[in-house]
Amino acid sequence: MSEATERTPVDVAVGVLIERDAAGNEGRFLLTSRPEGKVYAGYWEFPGGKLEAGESVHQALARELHEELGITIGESHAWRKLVMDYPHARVRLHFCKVFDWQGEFQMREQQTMAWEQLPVQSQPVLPGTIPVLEWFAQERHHAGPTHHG
Ligand SMILES: Nc1nc2c([nH]c(=O)n2[C@@H]2O[C@H](COP(=O)(O)OP(=O)(O)OP(=O)(O)O)[C@@H](O)[C@H]2O)c(=O)[nH]1
Repeated sequence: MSEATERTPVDVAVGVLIERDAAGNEGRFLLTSRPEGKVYAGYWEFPGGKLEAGESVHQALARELHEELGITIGESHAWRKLVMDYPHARVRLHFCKVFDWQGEFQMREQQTMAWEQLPVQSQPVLPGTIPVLEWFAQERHHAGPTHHG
């Protein structure tokens, strides 16, 4: 692979599913563990995956969440973007908040899911997930650690 190809970031749509109370206050958020056989297997992250050719971020997110979790999402709200350099890849993560979804959660890739609050109890957390927990800490005026380990 040429250096240019290696350094071109791969776009990844990431869903931050958040529960809201009747007043619209944001509460718990969903983390899933990466399945066996993938890089960083067992690490906790927000569900999502790479955009396929011609897809928008929302389309990729809707497809991935359906494939991985069996749910159908309504609107997604673009939140933040982050480029991460891993030994195996350079990725541009498009984090989207999602408040509306339908269907029962099914772990179609033998992952595990957890509804979390700060500080996150599940561990280890994927490096690309830690900044998101810091954004949550700012929004929610949370002091202290955001996760363990
Ligand atoms: N889904 C997800 N991926 C993340 C997050 N943070 C982060 O750095 N990543 C990285 O983004 C990339 C997403 O790829 P993936 O392997 O989950 O996507 P995919 O299902 O399309 O992959 P595939 O090629 O195995 O089918 C991985 O390199 C992963 O390490 C996150 O919070 N969620």
